[in-house]
Amino acid sequence: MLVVDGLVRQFGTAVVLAGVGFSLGPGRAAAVVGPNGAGKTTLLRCVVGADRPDHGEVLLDGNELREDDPRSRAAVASVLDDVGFFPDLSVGEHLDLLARAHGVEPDTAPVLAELGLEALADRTPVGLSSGERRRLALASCFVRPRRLLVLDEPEQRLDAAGRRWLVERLEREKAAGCAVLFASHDAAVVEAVADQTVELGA
Ligand SMILES: Nc1ncnc2c1ncn2[C@@H]1O[C@H](COP(=O)(O)OP(=O)(O)OP(=O)(O)O)[C@@H](O)[C@H]1O
Repeated sequence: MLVVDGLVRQFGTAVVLAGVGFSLGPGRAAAVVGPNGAGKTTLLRCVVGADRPDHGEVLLDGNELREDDPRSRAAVASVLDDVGFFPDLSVGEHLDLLARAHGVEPDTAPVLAELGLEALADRTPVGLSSGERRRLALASCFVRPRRLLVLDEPEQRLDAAGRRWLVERLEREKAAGCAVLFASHDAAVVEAVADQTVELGA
């Protein structure tokens, strides 16, 4: 379903991705691993179309995956860099908006509950802790249709219970047929979730 072939990305003379390739099928998870600065975020940004590689291609079901292609945006749910929120929309309203924008009737209560955001549903982002904002960003992925989930260090800022939830949730995503591509520094999460690894900077 997802095919990444020969991705090259360089900044000036620094070659960050030197011909990265892999494929990922539905219901499978790939972990992108490697030390700080190895190119994990760069790879994920190229995969979702937020950055353009200098060479190589990213195909989703045989079509180029592009951020400006509605088919790509309908299929790919991602949390990469710090997510921007609307300052005057509550947590619940953010999730409602996301669902509606992707053409589904909002059913946000279960997602709010599983992320421990129920009591915060009426709060605006400025009143959230960094971990709560992270939970809201992740929740945004689970109220909309998706076939490919792309997450950059999803365990970041989650507490121990949050990390256990993350593993269980990603397992459920796989069981539902969603492909999961994630970068992580957490060996336990990688071990529990990933069927394959993409090693960078080795
Ligand atoms: N827009 C840019 N301009 C110049 N250099 C960049 C740019 N984006 C990333 N880099 C460089 O590319 C390299 C890879 O960065 P990237 O963020 O992909 O690493 P990473 O593996 O995600 O690191 P970390 O584990 O610290 O999150 C780094 O040396 C970074 O400084």
